[in-house]
Amino acid sequence: MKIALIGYGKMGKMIEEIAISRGHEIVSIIDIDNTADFDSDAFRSAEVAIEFTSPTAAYGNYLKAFEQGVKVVSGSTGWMTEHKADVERLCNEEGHTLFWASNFSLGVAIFSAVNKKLAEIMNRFPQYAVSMQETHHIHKLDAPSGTAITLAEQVVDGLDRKNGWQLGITYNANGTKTGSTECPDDKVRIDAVRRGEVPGIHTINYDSKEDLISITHSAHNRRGFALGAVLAAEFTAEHEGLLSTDDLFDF
Ligand SMILES: NC(=O)C1=CN([C@@H]2O[C@H](COP(=O)(O)OP(=O)(O)OC[C@H]3O[C@@H](n4cnc5c(N)ncnc54)[C@H](OP(=O)(O)O)[C@@H]3O)[C@@H](O)[C@H]2O)C=CC1
Ligand SMILES: O=C(O)C1=N[C@H](C(=O)O)C[C@H](O)C1
Repeated sequence: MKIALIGYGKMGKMIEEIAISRGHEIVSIIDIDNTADFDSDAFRSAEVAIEFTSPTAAYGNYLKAFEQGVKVVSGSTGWMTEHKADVERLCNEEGHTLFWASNFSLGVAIFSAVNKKLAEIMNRFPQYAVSMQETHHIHKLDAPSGTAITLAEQVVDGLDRKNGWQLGITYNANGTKTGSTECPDDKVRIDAVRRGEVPGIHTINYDSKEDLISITHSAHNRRGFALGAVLAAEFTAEHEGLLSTDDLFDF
């Protein structure tokens, strides 16, 4: 399959390696210094463009790819609050195709299934207070992580006593602590830690006076994300509309 890459950083390079190893051809690579290449025959020849850039660049890149009639798979995080409604309209009403996931790894898909089930169980046990923590490398631009937001939304959907999430304490790259542990009872608190080169750790805690139940997903490297993005591209070539990992990993 012909694939274009938008964003040639840590993820773009790993996706290139995995896509080639699975027999795909990279027909166009667009990074920050050659964005004019969206308007090229090479880019237009792609069946799917895989986009991993930044919170501020992602939405504009979707529009540029759609303008060229190219489907998009994207893992960029941090743009949803501002542009979710527009993306839903573009895909559900205007015929464009975007496969977006805050986390493409199989491990997080499995972890999400456990998270949803645990949240439902906890409706019967109000003595357990839920909170979350995510830890990522110091280069990460957004907090909380996209994965943490998705996991928190799953908790909110399943657990009747919560109706939203709130960013709690943030430990930034030089160890400075900002934010607060103060959090309304009806919100899930998410703490965010920025440390070294950590690829991504997400923990959900249910704490009571007697014990603590914790579930953690810890990525050892970025290969799981990159493989998931290539699998999503293979799926997207055959499907239309707004797609997600729920469509890909059928739990
Ligand atoms: N969903 C998932 O499974 C995962 C999601 N992510 C998310 O993916 C995104 C990228 O992550 P990562 O690869 O680690 O980040 P990097 O910073 O390593 O790479 C991003 C690349 O995009 C380039 N870029 C920035 N703006 C544009 C633009 N307008 N057009 C084209 N290219 C641009 C950057 O160039 P320059 O460096 O010159 O600015 C850089 O080369 C982040 O939002 C991250 O949160 C990451 C891992 C997994
Ligand atoms: O920026 C990253 O690195 C990651 N971003 C995604 C997120 O915000 O959840 C996925 C993964 O955790 C790595």
